[in-house]
Amino acid sequence: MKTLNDFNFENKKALIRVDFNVPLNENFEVTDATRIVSAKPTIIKILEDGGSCILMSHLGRPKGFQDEFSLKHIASKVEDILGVEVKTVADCIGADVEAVAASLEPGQILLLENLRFYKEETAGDVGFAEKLSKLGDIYVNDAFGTAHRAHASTTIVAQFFEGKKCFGSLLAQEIDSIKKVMETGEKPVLAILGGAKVSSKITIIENILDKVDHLIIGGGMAFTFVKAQGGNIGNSICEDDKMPLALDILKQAKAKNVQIHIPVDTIAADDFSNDANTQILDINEIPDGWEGVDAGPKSRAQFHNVVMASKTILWNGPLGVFEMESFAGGTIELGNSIAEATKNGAFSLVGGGDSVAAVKQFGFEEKVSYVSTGGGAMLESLEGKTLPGIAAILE
Ligand SMILES: Nc1ncnc2c1ncn2[C@@H]1O[C@H](COP(=O)(O)OP(=O)(O)O)[C@@H](O)[C@H]1O
Ligand SMILES: O=C(OP(=O)(O)O)[C@H](O)COP(=O)(O)O
Repeated sequence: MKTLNDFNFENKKALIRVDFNVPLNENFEVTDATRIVSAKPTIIKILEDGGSCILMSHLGRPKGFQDEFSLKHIASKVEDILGVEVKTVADCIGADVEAVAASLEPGQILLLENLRFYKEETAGDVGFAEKLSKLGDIYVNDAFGTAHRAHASTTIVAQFFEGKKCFGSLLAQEIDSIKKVMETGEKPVLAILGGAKVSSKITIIENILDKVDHLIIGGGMAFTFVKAQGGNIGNSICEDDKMPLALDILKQAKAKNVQIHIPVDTIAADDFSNDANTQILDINEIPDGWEGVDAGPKSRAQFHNVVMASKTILWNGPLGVFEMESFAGGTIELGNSIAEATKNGAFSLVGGGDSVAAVKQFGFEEKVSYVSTGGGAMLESLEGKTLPGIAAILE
């Protein structure tokens, strides 16, 4: 696995795929710069070696050249974070861009225009990738968030850099964190899966049953397991067609010696709104007209004990409808437990869309070992897939 340390970038132009697909507000201001901050170590290391950086990224899902998706909107933010001037160009390929890239001096940074202004990017077009490859001497992939896409800049371009391609430090760190949980983690290993749907997590559950000692199934997806075992779940969300699968997962877990923890009680609401009436109910005894929207106190205590007894913890998916303040308690308490276990020496990884949002919203970011910068990429990694962006560097 080649990393930045395998190269000296002195007088070299590094063509770096970053994931600067960051959220912008209506004034085109960056509202969460995590992905830019996370790419900084790679860029700084190359500059310190005496190299120059050509940064390429996508932003959103544009249809052709659309100004609202231009990377020029984020250039000043990138400049602030890196503390180095960032040059921009109006395109990502072509003679003009090649000339600007060729004129870069050591220590300079060029940010290319949105790669997805060309449909060839997402199509994984070889000709487009070859044009990109002309811009740099060494290809560095640091875009974990887009590593599950076999696009021109994330995957195809690597074939033009035989022996001159490597992982950036962010991508290397993401790979290492997943490995710590899935392969080398100190036991007991715990995975906590929450969120809305069983169907979106099936492959993950089946993959991690071979890797973990404990599995907490929380959030909305727990109700499919409760109903499948004969519980009354009232109006709680449930995927009836996945009930046989839920029972099969419980059977598989038993055979593999994995302890499954499902909530024993719930905060039930009489309406899906923040000011609904609520009551604490046994998870198996939710009457019609009520739905489980958060983990109950007994479940929280039980989950706390499991978390505190674990040495390696993976968390994906909230334990309740955390977007509503009234139903965020279970997710916050779980975050507190994971923070405490981490302080005591456990390794904790948080990954996947909404759990990362929850961790940031409730201030746990600095209190867990690692927060992934990838949503879909992290989920696919947990499913056991080899991401094309990673495979292309290893080839
Ligand atoms: N008991 C519940 N009932 C309904 N929705 C829930 C419940 N618990 C969690 N959710 C919802 O699950 C969503 C996150 O699910 P999902 O997308 O699967 O998670 P992630 O993005 O972390 O993988 C959140 O919007 C949250 O409100
Ligand atoms: O933000 C991203 O994905 P994510 O929302 O799954 O983390 C990546 O930049 C990939 O973007 P895409 O899903 O448009 O290919």
